[in-house]
Amino acid sequence: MKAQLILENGKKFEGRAFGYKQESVGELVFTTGMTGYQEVLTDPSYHGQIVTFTYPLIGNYGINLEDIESATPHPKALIVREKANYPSNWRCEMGLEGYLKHHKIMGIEALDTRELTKIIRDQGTMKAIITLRELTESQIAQKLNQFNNIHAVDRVTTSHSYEVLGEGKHVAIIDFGVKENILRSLQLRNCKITVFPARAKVKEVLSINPDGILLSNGPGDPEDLMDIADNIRTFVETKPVFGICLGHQILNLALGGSSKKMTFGHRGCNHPVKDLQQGKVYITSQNHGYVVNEVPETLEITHINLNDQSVEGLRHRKHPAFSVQFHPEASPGPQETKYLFDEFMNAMKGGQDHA
Ligand SMILES: NC(=O)CC[C@H](N)C(=O)O
Repeated sequence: MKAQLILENGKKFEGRAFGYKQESVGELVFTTGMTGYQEVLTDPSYHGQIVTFTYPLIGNYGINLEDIESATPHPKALIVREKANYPSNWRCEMGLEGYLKHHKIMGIEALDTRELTKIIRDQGTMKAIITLRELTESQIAQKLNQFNNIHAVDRVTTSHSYEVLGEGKHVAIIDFGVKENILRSLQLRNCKITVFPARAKVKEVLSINPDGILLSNGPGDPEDLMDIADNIRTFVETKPVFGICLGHQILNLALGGSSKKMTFGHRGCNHPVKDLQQGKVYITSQNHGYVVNEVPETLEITHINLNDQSVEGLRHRKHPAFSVQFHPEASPGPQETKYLFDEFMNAMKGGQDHA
């Protein structure tokens, strides 16, 4: 079935619909990972976005239920050059198309994802519509106007707190749209975990007397969460804190910094980041459209992106609180920055690394 992709800048692409056939509107982004489509689809940080995969063949190893990052896929739609119809892998449990149908997400294939990516790269991420019918100019304008991704965190955070059993350090996760592999990374280190809704009261979080607090990744603009800045400041003053991606941006905002929207963001598995303390370069997994801009005096920059020099890591000068823009939990992508979970463990043991 023919489908159309309509960009906010007026450009239209024709392709073939697959998955669940329905019209959708979202923020058009691209991701460059050659594998990991399943982790991308189930990462709650993609909530509200239409994801273009630059790698030309997607779906070739199917879907398995072990590698998901949350219970359901989150993008509004996906765009691929070619969808693999005959997945082959010993872990494959279902095909991409069936998975998308089940979760009511539409895909579009057979369009020039290279040209599309160049447009996003030059003009920035923008709103777009995927549709199965001809829309008039006023229908297009109306649909684009109606779409926004405000308060996306409230749509993906847990509605009530829950516990994951463990024998070791007790970590409170503030769930802005947490990826499963953050939980798995802590479980691997024997942690007991309590996951709290994004807007949980400070008193509620501190009532479990956690050894540390992790501010998770999540979708949308970090400024949407300024109303919980007080909570974050209290956490920093009372417990070791580790922020990942959105958690990193919020930590900076809460302490007086600012953030800004990037032109097309960082989404992929090969972003070079320098750890300034170690003088080492790591290849990191990334997925973000906003970035830390000004950094307050109380924070020190610990990591930078070697492609565009943007801020990738921060550390509090006085308290054991630190954060990174990239994904130490990987999934998808390289796992070489998992040492940051060990640093968080060390901070929770009262270590001096981040004190
Ligand atoms: N992965 C994330 O946590 C993304 C953070 C934020 N929503 C951004 O796009 O910059």
